[in-house]
Amino acid sequence: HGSPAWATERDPLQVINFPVVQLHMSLMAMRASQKDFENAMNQVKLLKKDPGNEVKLKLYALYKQATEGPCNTPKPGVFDLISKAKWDTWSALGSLPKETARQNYVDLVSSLSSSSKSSGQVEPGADRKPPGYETLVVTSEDGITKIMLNRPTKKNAMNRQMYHEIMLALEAASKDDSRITVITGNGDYYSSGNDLTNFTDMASGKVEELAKNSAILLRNFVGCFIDFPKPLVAVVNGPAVGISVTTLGLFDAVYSTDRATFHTPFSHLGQSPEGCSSYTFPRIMSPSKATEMLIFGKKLTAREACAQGLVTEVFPDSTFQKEVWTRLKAYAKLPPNAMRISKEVIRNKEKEKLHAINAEECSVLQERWLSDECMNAVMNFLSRKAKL
Ligand SMILES: CCCCC/C=C/CC(=O)SCCNC(=O)CCNC(=O)[C@H](O)C(C)(C)COP(=O)(O)OP(=O)(O)OC[C@H]1O[C@@H](n2cnc3c(N)ncnc32)[C@H](O)[C@@H]1OP(=O)(O)O
Repeated sequence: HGSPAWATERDPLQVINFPVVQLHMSLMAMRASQKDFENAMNQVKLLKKDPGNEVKLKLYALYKQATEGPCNTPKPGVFDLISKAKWDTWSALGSLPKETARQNYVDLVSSLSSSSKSSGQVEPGADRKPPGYETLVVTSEDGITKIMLNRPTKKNAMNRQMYHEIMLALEAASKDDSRITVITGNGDYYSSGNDLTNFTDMASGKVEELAKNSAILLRNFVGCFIDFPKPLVAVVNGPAVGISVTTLGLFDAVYSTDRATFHTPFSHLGQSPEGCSSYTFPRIMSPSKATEMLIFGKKLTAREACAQGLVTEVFPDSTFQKEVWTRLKAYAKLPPNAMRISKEVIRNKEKEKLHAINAEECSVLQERWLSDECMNAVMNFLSRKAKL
C-alpha cells in the first residue's frame, strides 16, 4: 500500500538470475537508492514519534557507513558515553558496503514512517477502541485476562513503552469482567528485566531530569502491582531477570517452568533493589537468602526459588502450559467477589507500607542511575562486553 518506488524496484533483483540484467537492475536500484536516501533523510526529520535510542543509533551508524564507509575514527574514551555508543554501533557494521548501508537506512526509515502512519490512522476512533499494544498481547477468555510480554527477540526486556502498556493493561484488567489476571512472556524468556537501552538517554544532556522521570515511571509501575485488586498470577515461562523477578513478590501466585531461572544482578549493574523486593524478599525467604539474591546476585533455579517461597509451584517444561492453564481455568470459576475480598483482606494490611518502600527504593535508584558504577555496567552490556 503506497510503498515508495525503491521498495518495488528491489523485488525483481531477487528473481532475475541473468548476471547482466542483474547488474543493470542493481545499478538502477543503486541510483534510485541515492535519491531515496536523500528523501529518507528528510523523512526522519518528519517522524511524529521518537523512534527511541536504539533505532536512532542504528540510523546514525547506517548514515555514517553510507556516506563515509567503515568506521574510521578513534574509539572515544569510556566516559564519553554518547560518542562511544555511536562509535560502537558504527564500527559494528564492519565492512558493510556503502550501497547496502544506504539501502538499509532507506528500509529502516520506511518501516518507521509506515508504523507511525498506521498508528496515526487509528487516532480518530482511538477514544472508542481498547488500546492497541505494541509490546504486549492481551487476551481475555475463560475468566482470565492474559497479559503476555511480547518482545521475544529482546527476551521481553521492558522498554519504557512496555512499562506504560503494562500499567494500562493492568488498569483495564482491574475493571474488565475477568476473575484472574495472568502475566507471562512470549518466547523463551519470561523477561530479561529493564531494557538497558532505557539508560542510554541517561548519557545525554539532562541526566538528572531523566533519572528523576525514570524513578517516577518505576514508582507508578510498581504501584500498579501493589494496588491491583484481583488475584494476579505469574506464569513464568522461562528465565526472569531484574524487575521481572522482584515484582513477583507482589503477585498472589507464581507458577514456573523448571527451565526458568531467577536473577537479580543489581550489584553487578551498580543498582539497588526495586519492586519492593527489599521488603518482600527477606520476608518471603529469609534475610540472608534475600541477601544472596539482592546483594550478591545469586541466580536461583526454579526449584530453589520454589524452596525459598518465591515460586508457588514448578512444572516440567514439557507439560507446563497445559497443567498451569488447566489449573487457572478451574480457579477462575471460583466466586469472583470472594477472591477479590480475600485479596483485599490480605493485601490491605501492608499496602501503605509497600507504597512507602516503593517510594524509598525509587529514590535510592534515582541516585544509583547517575553513578559511574551503573553507567559503566550499562555501557558494557550495550557495547557487548558484558552479559549476565
Ligand atoms: C524506567 C526505568 C526503570 C528501571 C527499573 C530497573 C530495573 C532493574 C533491572 O531490571 S536489572 C536487569 C537488567 N537486565 C539485564 O541486565 C539483562 C541483560 N541481558 C543479558 O544479559 C542477556 O541478553 C541475557 C542473559 C538476558 C540473554 O542472553 P542471550 O545470549 O540468550 O541473548 P542475547 O543477549 O543475544 O539477547 C537477544 C537480544 O535481546 C537483547 N536484550 C536482552 N536483554 C536485554 C535487556 N535487558 N536490555 C536490552 N536489550 C536486551 C540483546 O541485546 C539482544 O539484542 P540484539 O539481538 O539486538 O543484539
